[in-house]
Amino acid sequence: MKMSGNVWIVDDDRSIRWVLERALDQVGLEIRTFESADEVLKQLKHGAPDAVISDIRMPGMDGLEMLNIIRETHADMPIIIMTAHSDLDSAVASYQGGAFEYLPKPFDIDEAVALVKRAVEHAVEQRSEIVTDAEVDTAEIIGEAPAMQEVFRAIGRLSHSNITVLINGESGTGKELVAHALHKHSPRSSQSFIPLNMAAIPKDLIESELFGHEKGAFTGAASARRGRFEQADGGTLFLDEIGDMPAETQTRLLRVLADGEFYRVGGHTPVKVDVRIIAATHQNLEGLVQQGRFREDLFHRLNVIRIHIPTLSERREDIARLARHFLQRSAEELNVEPKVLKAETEEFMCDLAWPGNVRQLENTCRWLTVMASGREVLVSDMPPELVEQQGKAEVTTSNWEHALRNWADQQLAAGHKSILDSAVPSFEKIMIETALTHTAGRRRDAAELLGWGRNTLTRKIKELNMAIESAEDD
Ligand SMILES: Nc1ncnc2c1ncn2[C@@H]1O[C@H](COP(=O)(O)OP(=O)(O)OP(=O)(O)O)[C@@H](O)[C@H]1O
Repeated sequence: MKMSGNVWIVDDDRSIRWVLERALDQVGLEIRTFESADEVLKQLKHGAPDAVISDIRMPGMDGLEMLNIIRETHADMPIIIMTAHSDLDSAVASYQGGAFEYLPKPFDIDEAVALVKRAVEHAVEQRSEIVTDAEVDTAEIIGEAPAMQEVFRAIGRLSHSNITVLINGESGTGKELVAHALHKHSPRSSQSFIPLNMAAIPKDLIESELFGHEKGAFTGAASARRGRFEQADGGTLFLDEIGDMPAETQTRLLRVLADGEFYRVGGHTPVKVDVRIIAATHQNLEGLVQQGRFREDLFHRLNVIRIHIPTLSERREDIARLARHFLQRSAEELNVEPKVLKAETEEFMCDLAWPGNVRQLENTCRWLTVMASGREVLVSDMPPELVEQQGKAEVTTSNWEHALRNWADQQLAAGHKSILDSAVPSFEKIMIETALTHTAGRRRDAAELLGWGRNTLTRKIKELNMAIESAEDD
């Protein structure tokens, strides 16, 4: 659909200007292009466009600086910030500067066009929006991978709203961290963020935990207690593992969300609260609804905006940075010098499956900080279960070759000589033991698996002093 409006494109990269200009021209917009922020500011004195789409990093004045200057005179003008520099801070900073959207480079041209169209369409509405001064301190969320950029974009987009959000993602992917960031960048940032994990509380205590109780409401309730809802009043309540919420609590929660008030357990006076709900789950809530285990009406109330957090294996680009970050943090916690990953170790880590996601990576880095012998972390320093897990998941030849190379490196660095004397027997032992495991101890079959004759295998077992009994049918 064609539309009308004026849009300025600001980028020092000629090809980007060209691509955008062509695409936006096709939808009917009137376009002007600029190579630098200074040119834009000059032109602005003669009239303003409906929207600006600008790069951040440009020679001379950068995009964010320009944004700040434009804001002084054109507070309501929507601006789209494009940047390859992809951390959350710049996304949010651009919002707090009054920007309309954040577009990480490289971008999809259709997506860019859709954004610009929306900016122009909403230019008028946008004028009435006042962006709050939320605290910018989310450098802790690491994510350069495109899958994480989506998440950051959502955080930025929601930064002036109090809307209910449902976060989906496997355990350890960072759901709580994202929930916290949503809170920190919301108009409620100065109020409390109260997290509560449904899976971690005994079922019969969930209601009193959420809604509080009056004195004597049940055995053990020696005094009245405020629940999490009251603690979160004015702020955000983060309900983690919402899929584990018992049916009765779901019903109560639904009522609170509808009425904005509830009764403490054993209480008779309604308590009014203003709480933003952010819920999270690693489960498929639609599936739970279909199985009758989660109330459909509650699901719809929570599922207003959904943010999906990718698994760590869906953002392998981030593994090395995350690992460096966690090694640094563990070192600070333990007051030791930070460990450094050797290139092979980093590569090895990037290839792992990480079923426990970021939390598993974090724990591994803590383990390495304590356990790795040298300052440089070798593949052989990795926790054995990870090496094994890798073995089971997808043993690529390169992994054990990496490990072997590191081992040899370490041995030689330690001044050992004739290292094949110990390496070759170890190698053969491992091959023999594994083959025998596969054949339930039958040597004839194991020899075949190894590509040796039966006698060679017997001789090797003897030479290597391996304590292996012959299976009965051998
Ligand atoms: N992108 C990230 N950058 C830095 N640290 C991260 C990132 N994602 C997760 N972490 C860290 O990993 C750990 C696990 O994250 P978090 O507790 O938010 O995961 P979760 O998805 O809520 O897990 P669960 O579902 O098991 O409760 C935390 O210590 C968190 O600080």
